[in-house]
Amino acid sequence: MIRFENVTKRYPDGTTAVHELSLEVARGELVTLVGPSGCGKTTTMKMVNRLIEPTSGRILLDGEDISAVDPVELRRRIGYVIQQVGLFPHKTVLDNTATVPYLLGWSKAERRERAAELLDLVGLDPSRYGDRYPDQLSGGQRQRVGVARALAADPPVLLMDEPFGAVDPVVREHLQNEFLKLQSTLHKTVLFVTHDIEEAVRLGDRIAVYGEGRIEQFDPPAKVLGAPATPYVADFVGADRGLKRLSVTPIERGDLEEPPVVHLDDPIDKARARMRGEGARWAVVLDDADELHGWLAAEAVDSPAGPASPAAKSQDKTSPPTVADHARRMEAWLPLGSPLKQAFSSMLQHDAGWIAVLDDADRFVGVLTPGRLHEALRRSIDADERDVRRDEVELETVADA
Ligand SMILES: Nc1ncnc2c1ncn2[C@@H]1O[C@H](COP(=O)(O)OP(=O)(O)OP(=O)(O)O)[C@@H](O)[C@H]1O
Repeated sequence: MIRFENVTKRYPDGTTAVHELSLEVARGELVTLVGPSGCGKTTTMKMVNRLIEPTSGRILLDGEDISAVDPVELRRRIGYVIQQVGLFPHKTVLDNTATVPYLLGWSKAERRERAAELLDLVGLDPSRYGDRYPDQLSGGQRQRVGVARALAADPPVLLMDEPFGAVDPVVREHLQNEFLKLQSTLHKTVLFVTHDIEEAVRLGDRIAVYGEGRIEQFDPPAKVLGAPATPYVADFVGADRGLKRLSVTPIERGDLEEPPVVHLDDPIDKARARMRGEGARWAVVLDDADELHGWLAAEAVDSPAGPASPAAKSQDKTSPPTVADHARRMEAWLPLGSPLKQAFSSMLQHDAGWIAVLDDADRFVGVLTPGRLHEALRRSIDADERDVRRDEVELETVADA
């Protein structure tokens, strides 16, 4: 959708801001450009909407060389959001949002309707905020208006230059999450500039890590964090990149341990035999609907006279004991595909040595333990380095590494 072919930008004073850049952003993809101050990110961005002209090379938008497109017409196809939002101070929020529809000659009613729809989309109630002026908004709200305005004419492409850079970290994370939600329904082709690696990792389908005027690595976040292409990238993403990588590595089926599974109404003898047979210290307990109930510790069932729950004491002595009498509840569970970081955090929060993992239909699939979590991380790094799927990495490789 956006394609840079050997693009160079040299400023009149001799500064080469961008050097022989080749990069392709696919339709519907969100690419983050990340790098230190002055490395050429903004220059790259502004060449796409022709605020800056390249010295050499070509930029294609949907296959068309943009140097042949009238800049004004070009900019209608490209939404632009910048850090200093640039709202008109004397215009209301509604009118600011409707700027492009106004330039496109839409009727007043159409403009107001579209602007209200977009304000709603970015989480601002138009009846409450529509008639305010920009200085009556918080920083985060102004950024939202900036995003709404950029989306007003429904452009296929969005350029975002540090759009959330001027707000505090809590608001920024909130805006990032909202934007990701929006993007998951709008599927715009987005080029997003940031100097913050955390932001680049959180938002990007792929990240282009810039050195001086050139790309050092262009890969999905997990790969940039797990297999930095150069020492420069390793340094830029930071020594804690393993930790950062936890947040972009999903739980897969192959990562899970499969402890014995018993049901609440199973006789305790059967459960005991099952656990002994598999040499397991505990089993996962499911209810009648095969949904997760909790777990059963081997110690609790090892001796028939072992400690029983209050439920067991109160029950009719004639009926044989069941798993339900000894099972403990387990609240720590996550769906498949959740980031490993969430699994780790859930283990800490519940003080649990494992968490249950469920599929889309809430069926139990397996458990993630700290050991398995570490293995998953190691295997995913290895998989990225060798360009194979994670489940193709032999565990021996991990143990030997
Ligand atoms: N008009 C200009 N004339 C000369 N040099 C310029 C001009 N604009 C930018 N530069 C230089 O080009 C280089 C790249 O600038 P650019 O603004 O693209 O970087 P950036 O990565 O976006 O930085 P930041 O994160 O600080 O915004 C810098 O060395 C900058 O000083």
